[in-house]
Amino acid sequence: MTLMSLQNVTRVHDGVHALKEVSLEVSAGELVAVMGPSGSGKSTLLNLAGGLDRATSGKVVIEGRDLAEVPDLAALRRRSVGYVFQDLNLIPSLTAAENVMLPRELDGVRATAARKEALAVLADVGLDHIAERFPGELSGGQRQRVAIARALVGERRLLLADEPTGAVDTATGDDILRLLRSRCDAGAAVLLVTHEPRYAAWADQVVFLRDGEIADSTAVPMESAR
Ligand SMILES: Nc1ncnc2c1ncn2[C@@H]1O[C@H](COP(=O)(O)OP(=O)(O)OP(=O)(O)O)[C@@H](O)[C@H]1O
Repeated sequence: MTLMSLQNVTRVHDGVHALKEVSLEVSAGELVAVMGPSGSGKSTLLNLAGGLDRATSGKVVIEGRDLAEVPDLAALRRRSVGYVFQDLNLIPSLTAAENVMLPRELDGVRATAARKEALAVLADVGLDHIAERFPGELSGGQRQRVAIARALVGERRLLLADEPTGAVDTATGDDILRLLRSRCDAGAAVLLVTHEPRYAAWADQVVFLRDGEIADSTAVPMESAR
């Protein structure tokens, strides 16, 4: 099942073609890595795929809904899309559990139910024992896992990750990739921007962008490094 598709999508910023006629599909169970030099359009692609930005032309469809016909993008994003950014954006004055609960509470879920969901996702990522700690009391890898838990909480199945391994050591980066991979294997779809070829080996498909266009797209054989 296709969770997100870009159909001939172009995005022009102030006369600059950040993305040109790009088509891409990400299905449930699939991890797609997006690579390419600085300025090639990776972040633009991720922002469009998650409804953070609108296409200049072409069509973006998330879970069967054409974004051009969705009046309230924020609500669709909260329900369907999880983001993990390099600078995690965890709120320092909230515990790990409270950080993970927050998007559900913003979506109108009651605190007790949101808390239950948050604890379940934290357990999924192996962090139930640190639920009551604050971000400042966690390691970099634990913080990254909390951010991933927050991106996954609720029903959201499309996960967008922009360099989630950028600020961590190799062992922690591997843990993060293992976690993203296991979420895919459980039915999520992940779009991962990375500069690291070693992480692309965990993907089902690697898309290379150059000057806003897909220069190459390669299916990764199953027997690779994962
Ligand atoms: N809001 C904006 N306004 C003007 N130009 C923009 C904007 N966002 C992106 N661009 C331009 O669009 C092109 C693609 O940028 P984008 O950030 O998507 O590339 P990237 O591959 O993610 O780069 P990096 O690896 O450095 O993060 C660049 O030329 C950039 O300068």
